[in-house]
Amino acid sequence: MRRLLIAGNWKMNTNVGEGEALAEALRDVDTNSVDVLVAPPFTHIDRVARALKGTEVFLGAQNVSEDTCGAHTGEIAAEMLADLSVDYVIVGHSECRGRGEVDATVAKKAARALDAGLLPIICFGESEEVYGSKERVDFLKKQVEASLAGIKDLDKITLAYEPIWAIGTGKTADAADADAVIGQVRAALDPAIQGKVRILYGGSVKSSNVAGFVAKENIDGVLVGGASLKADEFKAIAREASHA
Ligand SMILES: O=C[C@H](O)COP(=O)(O)O
Repeated sequence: MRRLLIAGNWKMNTNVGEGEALAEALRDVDTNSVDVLVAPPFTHIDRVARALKGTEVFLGAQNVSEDTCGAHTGEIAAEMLADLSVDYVIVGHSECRGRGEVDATVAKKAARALDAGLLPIICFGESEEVYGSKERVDFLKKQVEASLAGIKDLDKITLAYEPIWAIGTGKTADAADADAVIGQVRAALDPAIQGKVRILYGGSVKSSNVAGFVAKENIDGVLVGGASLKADEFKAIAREASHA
């Protein structure tokens, strides 16, 4: 049985003080039966780590360089994140892919993260146009396959299915449909890791709909954007998930 992961992606929101206050307010989030993760902006990571010290809440970053330390202006290396006690790193988010990140870069970033001892969360998902087409499942399988190319420790990967049209729109995927498509993606993974890899759902998740997703056989948690910025709502998501 895969343990649920409830991940909050703060995206480019909050100033440092607000992020620290949000982390403080999450100290009593229920981590008994689910894993909980917050991914603040890079600039907040150290302060958020201090605010969460002594809790079981995992710390994440929202991106990482495909390179190791060196002359790469503006980039953040996986080793730097590990030095800040970061546990997970999100890669291949559609908001990064939308700025030109391709599958091969996503795979390199995930490999760098693993080399530094971080656990990558690799996002995949389709546009509304692809969603409505016959190519949907093939598109998703190919995207995942290419985003995992060359990665050795596949059992340490988490995947996150985020239909682009459901992100920040209030339009969630149908839970049964998300479960079915995630099941098909799972079935296409290396049989040695199929049963181990966690696959999350992301896209307009809130406390009132999370249970419907995590109750499904193939959905091992959620990647939450907007609703992770309100401590009470994020704690309610973790609570609802743990009772689902
Ligand atoms: O990383 C999180 C996802 O993009 C979902 O964002 P959202 O919950 O605001 O729709």
